[in-house]
Amino acid sequence: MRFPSYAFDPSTGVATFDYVLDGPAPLHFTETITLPVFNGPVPEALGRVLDLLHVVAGVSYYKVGAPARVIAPKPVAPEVAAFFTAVYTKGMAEYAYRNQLPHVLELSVEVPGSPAPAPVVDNSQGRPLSAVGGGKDSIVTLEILRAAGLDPVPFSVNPNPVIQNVNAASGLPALAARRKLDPSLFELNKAGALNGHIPVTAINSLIAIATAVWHGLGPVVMSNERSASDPNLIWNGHEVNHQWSKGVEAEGLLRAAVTAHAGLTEPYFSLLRSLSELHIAQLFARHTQYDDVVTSCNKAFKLHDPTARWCGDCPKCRFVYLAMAPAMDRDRLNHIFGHDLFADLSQLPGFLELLGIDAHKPFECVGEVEESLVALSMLTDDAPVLAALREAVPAEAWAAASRDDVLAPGGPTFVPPAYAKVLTDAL
Ligand SMILES: CC(=O)N[C@H]1[C@@H](OP(=O)(O)OP(=O)(O)OC[C@H]2O[C@@H](n3ccc(=O)[nH]c3=O)[C@H](O)[C@@H]2O)O[C@H](CO)[C@@H](O)[C@@H]1O[C@H](C)C(=O)N[C@@H](C)C(=O)N[C@@H](CCC(=O)O)C(=O)O
Ligand SMILES: Nc1ncnc2c1ncn2[C@@H]1O[C@H](COP(=O)(O)OP(=O)(O)OP(=O)(O)O)[C@@H](O)[C@H]1O
Repeated sequence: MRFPSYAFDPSTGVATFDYVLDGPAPLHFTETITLPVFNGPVPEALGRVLDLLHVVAGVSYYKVGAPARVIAPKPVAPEVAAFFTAVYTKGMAEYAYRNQLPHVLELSVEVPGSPAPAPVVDNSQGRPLSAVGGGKDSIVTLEILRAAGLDPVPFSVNPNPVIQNVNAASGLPALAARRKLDPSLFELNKAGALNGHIPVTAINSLIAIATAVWHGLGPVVMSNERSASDPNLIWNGHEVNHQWSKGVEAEGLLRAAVTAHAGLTEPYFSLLRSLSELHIAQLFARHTQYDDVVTSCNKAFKLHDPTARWCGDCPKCRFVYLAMAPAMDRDRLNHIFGHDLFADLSQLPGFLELLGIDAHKPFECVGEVEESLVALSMLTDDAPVLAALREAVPAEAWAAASRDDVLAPGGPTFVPPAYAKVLTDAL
């Protein structure tokens, strides 16, 4: 796979990124990303962030053929080479596992040497750009930053009606970028080309950083939780994590790559990294103004035929319903979801999966088994699904689930000290 060129037009904000999968019949792709235009100078660091985005956004096209070699277009520092390789291997691990392509996990992105170091850009004091995905986590971050007087700028890639409604509920003026995949990708998919999951957070994060750099803003603040770092399963000795690019390893690699290549002193971190999903759900419960709009169900974010809000029948809906349940009364919960999942016994197998009974953690954005067990232990009523779940959970599973462990902040983070204080004050 090669990356022949990219172009950027500051008058329109349009960046076009070209890709080639070589072979007897080479495949050419162009992705178009439109950044919100800033009427001011174009910093050198913006081009450098786009250098990184060019390679990382290539994963959508890599998956059509899983080529054995990926050859990056420009000299980059070792930190950047390590990030590229991790994105194409660990970020593509679910795709490799599902398609049984073990060579993907052994890939090393080839880079043509190392450049001179980038000039240092101290961006640490600027207004934070707060990535908004329409779900509970980014709402919690936005409200923590706002309450601390940090004047966050909400930002989204391809804001759909869910995200637009969340932004409207926040009352804060938001920035938006547009991302358009090469249409031939969908034709190839229809024709049966190799397909699968990609590390979309790495792409959205670099688009967010590019926007922050151009608009003279400070760090990009994400809302990726502690459990995003946990793998779903081990395959051929490799961890397979659906949420890899939301995890703490990816965060550290991305930060190091952006600092090495673009010189930013404080590019990016997740404010909520030390928190469990259960804890974040409790923080979300404080903010009723988003009840009519908040949506975490991934089906609402599909490119084609999205649902309007929660589908009410997927692992993410079940997990978030369970996580929010201890923090609010059932009427409010059912109002948010438009479904009463604890009354519907057809949901039982899906809840058992979340509780670690049968199968591995679903390939979805769901928390740890321990979080689901603790949430269940905090619910005392006898709704049909809850009663059935209590019966099914073995005694040793209850014993292993610690409410204190789940609700105490912990684990490695990259949150800078000033923001760590803001988080602590909010808990
Ligand atoms: C919305 C969703 O969950 N989509 C996943 C789903 O794709 P599906 O075919 O059902 O619908 P579309 O998302 O509309 O995709 C159509 C095709 O386009 C490909 N594609 C999409 C976006 C992109 O950036 N590049 C692409 O190549 C896609 O592969 C389809 O062929 O199933 C796919 C296969 O498993 C997933 O890859 C789709 O996931 C999206 C990329 C997506 O945005 N998913 C996030 C909601 C998501 O899973 N986030 C994770 C974090 C993952 C990470 O490491 O960053 C999470 O929240 O846990
Ligand atoms: N379209 C998007 N544009 C910008 N950032 C996004 C977008 N979608 C997700 N993100 C960010 O990526 C991270 C992971 O997304 P995720 O969907 O888990 O978060 P969320 O929508 O805030 O909450 P939830 O887990 O409840 O869905 C979050 O920091 C979120 O803000």
